[in-house]
Amino acid sequence: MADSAQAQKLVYLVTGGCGFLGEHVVRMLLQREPRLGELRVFDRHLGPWLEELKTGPVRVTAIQGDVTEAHEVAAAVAGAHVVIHTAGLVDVFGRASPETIHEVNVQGTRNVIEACVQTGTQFLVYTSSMEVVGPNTKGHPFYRGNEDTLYEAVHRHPYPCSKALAERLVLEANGREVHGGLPLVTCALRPTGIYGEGHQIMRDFYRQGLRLGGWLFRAIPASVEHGRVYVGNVAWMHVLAARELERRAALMGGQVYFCYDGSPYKSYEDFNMEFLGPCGLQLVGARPLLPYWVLVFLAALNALLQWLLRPLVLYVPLLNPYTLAVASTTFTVSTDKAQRHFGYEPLFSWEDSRTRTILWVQAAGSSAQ
Ligand SMILES: NC(=O)C1=CN([C@@H]2O[C@H](COP(=O)(O)OP(=O)(O)OC[C@H]3O[C@@H](n4cnc5c(N)ncnc54)[C@H](O)[C@@H]3O)[C@@H](O)[C@H]2O)C=CC1
Ligand SMILES: C[C@@H](CO)CCC[C@@H](C)[C@H]1CC[C@H]2[C@@H]3[C@H](O)CC4=CC(=O)CC[C@]4(C)[C@H]3CC[C@]12C
Repeated sequence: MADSAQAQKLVYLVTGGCGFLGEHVVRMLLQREPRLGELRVFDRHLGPWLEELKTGPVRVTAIQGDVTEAHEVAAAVAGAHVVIHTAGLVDVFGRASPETIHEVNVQGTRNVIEACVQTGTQFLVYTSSMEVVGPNTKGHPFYRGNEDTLYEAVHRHPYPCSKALAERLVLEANGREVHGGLPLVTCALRPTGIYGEGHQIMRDFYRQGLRLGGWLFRAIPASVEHGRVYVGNVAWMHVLAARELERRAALMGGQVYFCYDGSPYKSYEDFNMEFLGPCGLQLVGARPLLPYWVLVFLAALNALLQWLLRPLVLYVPLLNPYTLAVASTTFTVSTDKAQRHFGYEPLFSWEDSRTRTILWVQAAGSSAQ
């Protein structure tokens, strides 16, 4: 990626490139990265939609692989200029064991870093999460905070623990010498709750509302703000960060950036209604219909049932003590660090993000995807 080789075409690798965010990153790279020569899409489960991308001018290589397998990762990374590591096990519902979550999110990330070092890949962008910071186990609010806001980040749940460990590995790897003698340059992006086309929980809420005759019932007070960011803007931020890492290595290397855009600050449920409302659903109640202690009880009961039933069947309700804590603790960001460091501006306005999401919910809710 030297200046003398302006016309050089670059090889990008996106791990988890067939996931919700990963697909948007892949499509964004193809649309907005003029230096892209080859795009490698690495995922445990490859999506059929990749086929249509193979007919374009950029070489798209689909690689079925597992980030926990070091040799598979090394083979995929070899010869790549930039890695965007977005693969991860996103499980806050108790589907996977804590060991599996750790293996994929922490060991998988370690494998990606080691592969960069061994093969001489110099630029690594990691998809971290707001969960690395909070909400913490004490339920402290994080109100319009930024990357420098002091906050007691204490976790017990395997998902945030794994993301925090993985993020640390990525940041500590900044400056390590890669094969060929150059320094590795890394940064971590921390999205808040991502929404947009492909957001399965949103689709599930829509279908649930349809089953209940068009009604959803408020469980969380409207005053609890939950940070949200549009998937297209998160993808754009990844593409921009990856592009600028070389030019601004000294500034960006080893840094974390919250992902943000113009999405309004609202409670989790009120925010979802921005999309579900125009699709015909209504949120019942200006206040939660059940007292908070009942939700705490139900969440604990769900956790107990999950544990008791585990030998027989996997019981994975949406509500558990962890998801209740996240949904009912204010966590919002207000920052311009990505703008200052690498010129990020959201590509999609709130109006665009909202319209695109509504159209997707309408289509996804009525089809069997
Ligand atoms: N969904 C959200 O609201 C947020 C997500 N994130 C992070 O963004 C990243 C992407 O998340 P989503 O797109 O929402 O999840 P997702 O589950 O849709 O995508 C993850 C992708 O990683 C792949 N993957 C999982 N285990 C793998 C393995 N062992 N080897 C190779 N590929 C594997 C999956 O097949 C999937 O395609 C994750 O790292 C997650 O922690 C961060 C903040 C918020
Ligand atoms: C109490 C229920 C009443 O309607 C609502 C339960 C909603 C929860 C399932 C979600 C509320 C907040 C979500 C999380 C948040 O957006 C932050 C996240 C970041 C990540 O990195 C992964 C996903 C998630 C943990 C996200 C998961 C779903 C919620 C807990």
